Amino acid sequence: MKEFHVDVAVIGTGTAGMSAYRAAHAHGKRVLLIEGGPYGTTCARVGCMPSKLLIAAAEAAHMLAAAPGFGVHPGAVRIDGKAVMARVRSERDRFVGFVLESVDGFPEADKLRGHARFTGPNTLQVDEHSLVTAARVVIATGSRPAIPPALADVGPGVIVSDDVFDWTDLPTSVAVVGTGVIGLELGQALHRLGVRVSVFARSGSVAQISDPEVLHVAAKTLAEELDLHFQTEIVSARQDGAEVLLTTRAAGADAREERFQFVLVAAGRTPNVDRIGIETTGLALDAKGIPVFNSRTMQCGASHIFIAGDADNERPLLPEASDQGRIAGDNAGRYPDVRPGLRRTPLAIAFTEPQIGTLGASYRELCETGKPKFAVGQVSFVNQGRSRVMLQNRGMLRVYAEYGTRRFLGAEMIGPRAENLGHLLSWACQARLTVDQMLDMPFYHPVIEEGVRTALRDLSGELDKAQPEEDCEDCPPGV
Ligand SMILES: Cc1cc2nc3c(=O)[nH]c(=O)nc-3n(C[C@H](O)[C@H](O)[C@H](O)COP(=O)(O)OP(=O)(O)OC[C@H]3O[C@@H](n4cnc5c(N)ncnc54)[C@H](O)[C@@H]3O)c2cc1C
Ligand SMILES: NC(=O)c1ccc[n+]([C@@H]2O[C@H](COP(=O)([O-])OP(=O)(O)OC[C@H]3O[C@@H](n4cnc5c(N)ncnc54)[C@H](O)[C@@H]3O)[C@@H](O)[C@H]2O)c1
Repeated sequence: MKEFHVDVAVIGTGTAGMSAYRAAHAHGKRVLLIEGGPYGTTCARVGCMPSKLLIAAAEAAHMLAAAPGFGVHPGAVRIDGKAVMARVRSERDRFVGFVLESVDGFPEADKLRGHARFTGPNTLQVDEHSLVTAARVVIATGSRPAIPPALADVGPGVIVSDDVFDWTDLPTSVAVVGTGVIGLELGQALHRLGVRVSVFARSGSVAQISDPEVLHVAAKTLAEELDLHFQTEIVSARQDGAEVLLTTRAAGADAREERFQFVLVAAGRTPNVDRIGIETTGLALDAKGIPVFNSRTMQCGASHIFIAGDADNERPLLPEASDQGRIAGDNAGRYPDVRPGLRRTPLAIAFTEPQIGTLGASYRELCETGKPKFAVGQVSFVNQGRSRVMLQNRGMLRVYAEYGTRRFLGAEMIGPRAENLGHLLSWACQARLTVDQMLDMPFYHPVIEEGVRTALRDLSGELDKAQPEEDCEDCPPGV
């Protein structure tokens, strides 16, 4: 066994781990960065980047399909699945290459390959070859796809999102399990690329939406294009030759069997904290087995252990992994002088079409008891000028503000260019603007942002009305 004695050990060389390494290193500490899988990060290898590349190809196909609506007829469209996947993979490899260059830039002595697990609060065993003693530790182990029992160990036809980016050609048919962000982004992209796709959801949820009005519009809008089955459970799956025989049952209906080339499981992700000997650290764990941590300092309890990225399950998104990693690494470097770091206004975008955006406080959070009452303003994109011009007039935006202070609190939407509207509104939220200050800002014409103005005017009108006196949990807020 090799032995290492370091100031800071970082477990995981993903986005959070690399960020933590740099921040701890900046304190002049001896930092060891441990990686049990391939270098390159989940985001670049099998996450954000390849999924957006696949979606970009689907958008190209969709533009051709939508062209006749403008009187433009492109003729017969041929989708070359091999070429689609070749571009996805080669551009993905380019992005991964940039990450690998960064990792190459770290000194060899600071890197260790192998699966790390705690053997005590300050000690880690890495595979069967190394023992690490660390004064401080950052857990940045990421997450992995969760597989429901009915879909475990079925055969090669049951896959997860990682596997999609190994394809060299598009399949003929895919059943997607889950209407979270991954299921909807990949399911819609594959559908637009000519794959027969059915999407199954055990509940009625759509991506990260919590506002019931936006959820209703989102479910209806996406179901107009996709073969979407809400309230449907997966009964069983069986590999049958080159296909999977999938049995599903919709609420109140009989079981139904269908064959697909692949069943893509997109049923959430499990933080990688269950196979790292966390029980030997003495840390307090929550109901999901994740160490209890402070989301401003990323410190687990009052200990010398910090956590960042998907591993902590707080906001499993790339920008958050980067921020949390930096805060965790900085505090591991400066421990015990731990300081709160910058956490930004929450912002999440699903790259469906229409896009889904949520920012600031969610409707669900605002409805939690003990929070102040809030008013709601809204706009439908159906008759919004620029959206109609572009034939993208689908969706709804709902905006929230606090009675009295008139401070803007957050928004949920499905609609055109939600990635841009989401940034605009989250910046206003972080700047703690009031609805009136937002309405004083410039709005050009004709732009989708005019839809935001309509929603804000509606919100302003709601704020002018008296705050409801009764505190009825069943009453919709803002009414
Ligand atoms: C299909 C898909 C699409 C996505 N799209 C987006 C998007 O558009 N926008 C967005 O913001 N986010 C997106 N995400 C989420 C984003 O990719 C993640 O939030 C982010 O990559 C998490 O970074 P991380 O550093 O926490 O984890 P990772 O990058 O997964 O790094 C964790 C590392 O730890 C290693 N590791 C684990 N356990 C051990 C151990 N015991 N010992 C040693 N090493 C270990 C792993 O091998 C891995 O390299 C997407 C995710 C997926 C799956
Ligand atoms: N654009 C983006 O920013 C982006 C894109 C992809 C992924 N991500 C990140 O990755 C995370 C994981 O994505 P995801 O879509 O896998 O998870 P998710 O939590 O968003 O959605 C999981 C879905 O699976 C369903 N589900 C859960 N358990 C199930 C079961 N036993 N049987 C059937 N269905 C079940 C849920 O009802 C839900 O529809 C996201 O939360 C997000 O943070 C972000």
